[in-house]
Amino acid sequence: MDFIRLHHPTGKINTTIQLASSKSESNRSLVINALSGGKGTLTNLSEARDTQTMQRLLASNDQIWDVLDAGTTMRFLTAYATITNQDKIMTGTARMCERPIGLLVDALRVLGATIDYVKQEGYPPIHIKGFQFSGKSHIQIRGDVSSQYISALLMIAPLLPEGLQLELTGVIGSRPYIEMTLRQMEAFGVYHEWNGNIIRVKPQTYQPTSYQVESDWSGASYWYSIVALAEEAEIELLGLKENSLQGDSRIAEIMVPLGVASTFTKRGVLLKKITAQPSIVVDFSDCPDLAQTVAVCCAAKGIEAEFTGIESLKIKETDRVKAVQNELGKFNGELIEVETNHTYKIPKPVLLDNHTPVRIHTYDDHRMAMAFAPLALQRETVIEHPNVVVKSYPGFWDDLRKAGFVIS
Ligand SMILES: O=C(O)C1=C[C@@H](OP(=O)(O)O)[C@@H](O)[C@H](O)C1
Ligand SMILES: C=C(OP(=O)(O)O)C(=O)O
Repeated sequence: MDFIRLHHPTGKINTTIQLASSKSESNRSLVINALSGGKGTLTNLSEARDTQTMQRLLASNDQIWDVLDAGTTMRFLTAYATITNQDKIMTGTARMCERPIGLLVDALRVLGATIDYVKQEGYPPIHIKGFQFSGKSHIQIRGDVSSQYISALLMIAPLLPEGLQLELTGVIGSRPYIEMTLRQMEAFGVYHEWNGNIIRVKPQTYQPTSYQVESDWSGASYWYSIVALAEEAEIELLGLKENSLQGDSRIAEIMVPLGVASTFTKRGVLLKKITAQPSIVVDFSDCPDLAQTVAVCCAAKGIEAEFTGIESLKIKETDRVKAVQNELGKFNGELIEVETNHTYKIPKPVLLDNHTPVRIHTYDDHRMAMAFAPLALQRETVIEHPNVVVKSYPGFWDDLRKAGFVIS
């Protein structure tokens, strides 16, 4: 389907949503379970394409592993294929082949991997030819490009003959994702020490475990934006926990000044409208996947914003900074880079009147489609290539229909 048209006839929403499950937790549990011998029981696994791809490839004997556009699948399986000493060609979509992997390849080579670049140095496709332990167990890796390299190395660390001392250098971005990895490793009986900038994992054996994946806080963010933009709203999101492994649970706190209060219930979280503030300041270093949601919500509500920590957005499914800048512009919103200090500002916009529809291009990025969908509470919104949502939240449009959005 090339595009869909969305609007909400009343702007009033009262519903309960069984939220999709987390692809980040799912993909870690699949890799760790495979490293534990595959005998654990994983429940509530995500139906996201990224997770289906992970499952399909873990079960595949093909030499070519095509991860499509799944970053975690590319990075985690690169480490997995290395430690299991497989001969694999890792590839993906054209965009995946523009997303860097050099830091992970360098680290695996120090440990003893033989990996060649098939086309361009530093980028997929890569050819993993095998692994022979080099005798080194202390490696350094920059923390400011992608935490997925660090998670990938940590998950294989207990299987290395001498374990791993991973020294993180510079600024650490997406840190909660590293913590999520370590906590999921603990759930499978593998322990670590994290002192200063060094994470140590001794040689250990993963224990087969029953593991239940939580609902997806990144997916929850779109519902927060819906509540913020609706005229009246009360939405219960099922399957979320107050003490979550996911850093994106910070959305509950970020959205308070945008006019959304959260109350944890026995089954999830209840979102209600409260009075919004005129401006907000947010550092997204720990939760980059929330930036698009919050940017669109601020621009649409006319809330001034100052954002930091969004550098990593440039190397995700698309250059998300440029994509958001382009699409906000369609209703007179702006995201302006303040050149000197990596700060971005959303000024108070003079928005187009509500009768003017907008057409949003989605750049093969699920989060562009989902972050802009709540705009349909203000004006008719056309979303191009709506099927992009299958990467993380295949039931997104059905859930929106349940909340009264009319989609044609
Ligand atoms: O480890 C993970 O599950 C993820 C880590 C983050 O990536 P970076 O570490 O590259 O920021 C995040 O953006 C991505 O959606 C999922
Ligand atoms: C960046 C994302 O995913 P990945 O890096 O795993 O492709 C995302 O889901 O927003």
